[in-house]
Amino acid sequence: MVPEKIREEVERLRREIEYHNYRYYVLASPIITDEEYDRLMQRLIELEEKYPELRTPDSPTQRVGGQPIEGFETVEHSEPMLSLDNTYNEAEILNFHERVRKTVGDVEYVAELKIDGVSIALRYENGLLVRAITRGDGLKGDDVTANVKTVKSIPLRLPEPLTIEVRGEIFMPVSYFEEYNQQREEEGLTPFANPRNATAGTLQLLDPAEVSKRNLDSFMYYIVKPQQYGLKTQWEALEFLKKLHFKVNPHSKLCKSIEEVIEYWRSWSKERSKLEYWVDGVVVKVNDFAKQNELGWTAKSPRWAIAFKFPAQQARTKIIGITYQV
Ligand SMILES: CC(C)(CNC(=O)c1ccc(Oc2ccccc2)cc1)c1ccc2c(N)nc(N)nc2n1
Repeated sequence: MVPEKIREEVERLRREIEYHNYRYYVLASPIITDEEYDRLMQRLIELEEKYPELRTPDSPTQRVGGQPIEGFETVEHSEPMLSLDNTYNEAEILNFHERVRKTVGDVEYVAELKIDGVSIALRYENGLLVRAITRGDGLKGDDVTANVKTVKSIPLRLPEPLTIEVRGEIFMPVSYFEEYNQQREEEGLTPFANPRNATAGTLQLLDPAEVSKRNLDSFMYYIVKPQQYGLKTQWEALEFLKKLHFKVNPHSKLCKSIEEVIEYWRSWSKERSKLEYWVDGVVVKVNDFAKQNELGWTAKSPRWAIAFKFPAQQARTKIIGITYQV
């Protein structure tokens, strides 16, 4: 029997730790020291050890990874995870724009960086993360919930008890990718070709405790059936995702014209090596959901979104610390 006082302390600790998690891994602006955070976590681990029945799925102690699992269950998606058609140059993106204009007239676009990671679907029931599913073949994927719970920027509990499904990308930051590949080479293992493969390989591990050490991060960009939450545009959906404490890429841009989209693409094509993660293009989306629905989708991909790829980058060399005075 757990004394009421202890139950209350555990609940308070859980919310406090998740909030500091959010501040540190999503906002990158902690308000307590690492020592204070560790003390809170130690106290919670101690109480969960003493009263195991208090260890719930949303407990932050889950982030260090539970027991290894046998394998991955295949789960059907609530709606398909569509893929994107590709364009590679300005002429092709103008063709996309003409097709859109012919069907729905003038539109605003949202331009989002296309992160070179692994797509993931996250299902929350009453605010608790209950399922994380890989894209798979678009119609069904692997249940990787135990592994995804160790991704620090993904909330185990939402600030509101919502039942919602959100989708986005899980990726490995470049700085950790290089360090991790170095370590693999020292252990005589083959290094990963790119962070996307390293991320995919990590999510397929059967031991969440190992996954927890791989510094995976996330950006969410999609809400299933967004009109259910009164959202009318992609820009509103991104704002709503932030309000729910998800990590949302800070460089997305609301563009009033296709020229603005092209300017955004040109600029990030040059600036992308400054980012903490690999990007392979820009995703251009018609902003208004009613117009998205008018445009519809093919079996494979939406007619209202397209990937505007960057030129394939020469193998990214590690810039050793040489600074040239210019
Ligand atoms: C636009 C969409 C394809 C997501 N949208 C969907 O997957 C999707 C799925 C069913 C939809 O509607 C249907 C509902 C029921 C049946 C069929 C379609 C609509 C959109 C997509 C794909 C990859 C992206 C990526 N790598 N980065 C960013 N930043 N954005 C991305 N956006």
